[in-house]
Amino acid sequence: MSDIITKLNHVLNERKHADADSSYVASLYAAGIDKILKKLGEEAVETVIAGKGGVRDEIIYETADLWFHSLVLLAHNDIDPQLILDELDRRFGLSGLDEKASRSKE
Ligand SMILES: N=c1c2ncn([C@@H]3O[C@H](COP(=O)(O)OP(=O)(O)OP(=O)(O)O)[C@@H](O)[C@H]3O)c2ncn1[C@@H]1O[C@H](COP(=O)(O)O)[C@@H](O)[C@H]1O
Repeated sequence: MSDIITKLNHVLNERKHADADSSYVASLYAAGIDKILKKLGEEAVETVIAGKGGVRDEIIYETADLWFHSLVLLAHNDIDPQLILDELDRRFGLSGLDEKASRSKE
């Protein structure tokens, strides 16, 4: 797993024991799942707007916010980000069109 994802995931798990007044992540956990999902939705929308705008730095910045809040959601659910990388690895080389076609035969 990438070094920064590993380090960040470690901090996100540590923040489960932190004071909400001194940590943004702890404040999200304290506010609960609906707040985490609200932030994730906002960041998704901001990423879409940045994508539409086409400004490279804004796309990078907003995607970082989106990935960060996705990692918060995973940590909140005790899901190791490695499992997402494993899922992408499992899909690697399988065309999305072929995967979709195989689903319609089920
Ligand atoms: N990578 C991040 C990171 N990316 C984005 N953010 C925060 O995510 C929030 C994004 O919300 P918005 O863009 O909507 O900004 P906002 O208007 O301030 O947010 P709201 O008031 O609407 O909640 C901002 O408060 C950002 O500072 C992050 N906060 C923390 N981290 C990492 O998480 C670690 C732990 O953070 P703390 O728990 O705060 O110590 C940090 O050391 C960083 O490594």
